[in-house]
Amino acid sequence: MKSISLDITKATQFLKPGTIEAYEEKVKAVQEALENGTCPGNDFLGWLHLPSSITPAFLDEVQACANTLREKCEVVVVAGIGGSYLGARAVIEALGNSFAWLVNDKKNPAILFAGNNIGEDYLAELTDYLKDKKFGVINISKSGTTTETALTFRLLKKQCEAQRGKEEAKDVIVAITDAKKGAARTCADKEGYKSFVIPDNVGGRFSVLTPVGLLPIACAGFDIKALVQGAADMEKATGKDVALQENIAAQYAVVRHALYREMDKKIEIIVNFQPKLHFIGEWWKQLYGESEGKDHLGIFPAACDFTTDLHSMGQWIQEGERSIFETVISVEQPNKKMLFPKDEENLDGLNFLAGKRVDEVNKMAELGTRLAHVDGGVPNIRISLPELNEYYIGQLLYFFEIACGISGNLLGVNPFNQPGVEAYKKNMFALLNKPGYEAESKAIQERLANEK
Ligand SMILES: O=P(O)(O)OC[C@H]1O[C@H](O)[C@H](O)[C@@H](O)[C@@H]1O
Repeated sequence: MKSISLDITKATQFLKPGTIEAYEEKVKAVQEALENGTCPGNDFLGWLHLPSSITPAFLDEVQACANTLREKCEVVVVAGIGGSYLGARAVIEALGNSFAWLVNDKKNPAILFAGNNIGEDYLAELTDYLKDKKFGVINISKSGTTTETALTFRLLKKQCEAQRGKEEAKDVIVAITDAKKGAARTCADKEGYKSFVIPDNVGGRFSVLTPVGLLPIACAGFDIKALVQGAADMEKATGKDVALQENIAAQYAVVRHALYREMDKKIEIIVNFQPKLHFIGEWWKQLYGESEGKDHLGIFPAACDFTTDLHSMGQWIQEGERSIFETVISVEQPNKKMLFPKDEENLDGLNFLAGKRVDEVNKMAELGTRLAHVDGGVPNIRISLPELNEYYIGQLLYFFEIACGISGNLLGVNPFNQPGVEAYKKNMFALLNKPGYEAESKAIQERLANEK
């Protein structure tokens, strides 16, 4: 079986010779600390051997639940935010038809995402769309208390029950949450919903290979066994005994760390040349942003879709402040084949492309961009996937997870917490007079009055 591959040569050329090799001992120590559970945040290492520990019976249970939703629903709404949403969306969009919601062939339910914003128009338009649809809901929240998701779920639950009756609604509402804590658990147990547990030791942004990602992905009609197999194979290929020279995840972690530490490259742009990979970039942003952005440290993770954004961000990347490097996710073979036609009149002057595959043009854009950006002082890392399928996406997800664990430890932060996310929530609850926030409400009102 082929594997995803990594090319760091166009990044290491910006570093002093021997820089990567000099990290060998440090990386080994980090790999051991992860394996032995002696690193910071060691109560959140459940993702490390997750792929290899998933049993066929468990995948069958997830698949059976997905099959029920697939049979009974035209639309499945996945309610979740952050780690409870981005992984599923990333995989479903990477593997699905770009126009899935328009060409609904009735073989698969349409998968919609909600609970990831508080847009009133969004929710009004969603609930309006669902009015005459047989829809189900997967309510995903590790804490079970996230406002965006809980607010959306309340609306969807009421609507589903009103449209299908309380009994039938029970068959098409599934909860994925903590085993014991949180409102989502209380509700699921009281209503008798099918539910799955998010293990305590798997943080949200590392949870795509738990039912958080697997159930929606299976609902969309994709092969979760192949996805998990890809991740398990990458787990093996990047394990603690795999030395830096052979370990592509460790190499990625080291090269980005060295660019940050030694070249002051403070921004990493994850780039795709396939619009389907947009949400892989969004998932990656959370993974690296929440893991590394703390203690006033951390590379800022940004994402671009090329060639689209070359026409908007290309100028900045080529000639703006030299604080960036690029990581390109390249797909070697497209799944479909399309040739440019010849045109007798050649009014658009494009006959030089006649007979070529669209992907050939895309690949030349990719190569041309790489050369131009490297010439412009932007180190370039490239991750290649042989093609877009469940197996290679599974590899990619685990590759980024383990690399993130290594990278965060090289940086010296706890990569598995996210204390900073609470600050806005505390203010929002205080402003909304949430019970239990009386003192904060008073303080924030006084502060706002003083600022007037
Ligand atoms: O799964 P939940 O508990 O609803 O959390 C959803 C997301 O929101 C939080 O605020 C965290 O910053 C994320 O790490 C998390 O993935």
